[in-house]
Amino acid sequence: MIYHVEALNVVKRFGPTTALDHAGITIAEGETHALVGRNGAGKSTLVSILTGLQRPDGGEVRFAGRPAPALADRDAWRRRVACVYQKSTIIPALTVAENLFLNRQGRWIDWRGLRARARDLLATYEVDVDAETLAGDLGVEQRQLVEIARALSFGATFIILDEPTARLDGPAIERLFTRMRALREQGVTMMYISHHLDEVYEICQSVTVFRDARQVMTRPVAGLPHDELVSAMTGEAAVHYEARPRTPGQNIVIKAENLSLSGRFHDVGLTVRSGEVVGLAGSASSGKVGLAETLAGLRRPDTGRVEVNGSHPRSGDVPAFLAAGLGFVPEDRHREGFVPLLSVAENATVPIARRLGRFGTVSPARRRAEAAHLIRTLDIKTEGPDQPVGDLSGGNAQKVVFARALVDDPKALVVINPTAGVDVKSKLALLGAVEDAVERGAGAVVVSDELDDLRICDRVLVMYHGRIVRDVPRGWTDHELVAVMEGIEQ
Ligand SMILES: Nc1ncnc2c1ncn2[C@@H]1O[C@H](COP(=O)(O)OP(=O)(O)OP(=O)(O)O)[C@@H](O)[C@H]1O
Repeated sequence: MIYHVEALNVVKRFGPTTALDHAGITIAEGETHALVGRNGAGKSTLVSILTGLQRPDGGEVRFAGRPAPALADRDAWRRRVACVYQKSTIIPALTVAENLFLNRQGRWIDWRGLRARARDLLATYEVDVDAETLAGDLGVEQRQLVEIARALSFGATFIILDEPTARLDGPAIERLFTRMRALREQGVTMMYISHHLDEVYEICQSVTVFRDARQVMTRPVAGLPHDELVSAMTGEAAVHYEARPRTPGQNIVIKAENLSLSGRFHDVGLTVRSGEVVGLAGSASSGKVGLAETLAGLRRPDTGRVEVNGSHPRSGDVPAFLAAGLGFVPEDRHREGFVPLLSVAENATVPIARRLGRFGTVSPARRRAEAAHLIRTLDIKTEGPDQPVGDLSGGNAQKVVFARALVDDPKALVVINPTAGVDVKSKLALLGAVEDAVERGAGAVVVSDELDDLRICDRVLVMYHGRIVRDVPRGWTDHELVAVMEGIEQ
């Protein structure tokens, strides 16, 4: 049988780390094939080899039975494969039309022709986006559609989707799946990377599992028991998270009254007590992320103010909020989360630099010891505290951001999509770490698109069009919460 895509016996090393150890994947023509594995298992490394961005140290890649093009021949790669990454590759300061066609222009740019061709292309792939919009103004969903259209326009019949749903809400995920099914009917072959195994069952026909740099399983999805898939990934029996019972204390650690931010949320009030986890749920346009960012000091509200741990830090001043005792996991770890060139230890211990050493100097030994503790607790896969965070896999970088939020024993925690990009088992470590902090007396706000994350909450505030419409106590079913989130039942 000739496969559409084959990566065979691939070896890839980065210094002392072996990212791929004779691993591979074979994808049949027209199928949607999932690639799953724990954080750091080697998935992104395989993507970089399948897209011709890195040369393997061993093994081979073939498309339709023929050897892959030379690395330097970018056009040949673009005709064979395209990847839609979780992190955008489009240029925000350019329009959609420019993003679609600029690289393909000769020396002279025919602007009018370029816009017309972009409009045609968007129409062909039924992407409802104005070609003259600035790409930076697109939402995640629209941006992904533009990237898929761009990929197809190069003639690629193989598309890699690398965690495409990590930043989409429920209805947007359904729309993406509808589009993927249509592409499959047109004969497009896809590789789908996700930490959401229910999505694998919904959209894929086969699945390959990587564990510790090796390919440990390839099977049809139909008939594969969920527990068997999880144990192939983790090497142990299936894991489940039990939210812990607790009684919130009396101290208010986060308080907001009459908070409004134009276009995001309106006249919101909430209190979070020590020993309490409060969830914020809602669709992408509900205002939940904007509200959480305001509670963490990242945004300045038009009206109202935020009290943290009894003080009123200046709004819009994140360091002042951190100094007041807040720990914060931002939505976009690439922008606000970490400094890639600094080590795991340096990134994780930024908030305690004051405490670790006198006169602003930090003893490297103490920094490393503190970081080593967090690496163990949060199950961060790294060569050690001195490795730059930029070298870690996506999920492990997210855990470093988490470590930084927890390192100074915060009194209040605001975490946005805390488990985005994190594998099934690591999720338990992160949710457990939030519950640990709360048991030590913190109060937490958890914003998430994932219902599983919200299960640790004592109550969930559901937002709809910028307002809190319901305060749902623990014990909800998925169906009940989703109905309120989508405004079906209020
Ligand atoms: N440029 C690099 N330098 C050093 N090590 C690297 C580099 N890129 C990847 N690695 C290492 O290779 C291993 C595999 O990483 P990879 O990003 O492929 O994992 P992944 O399966 O995609 O994980 P995730 O689910 O977290 O995205 C990790 O241990 C990572 O730290």
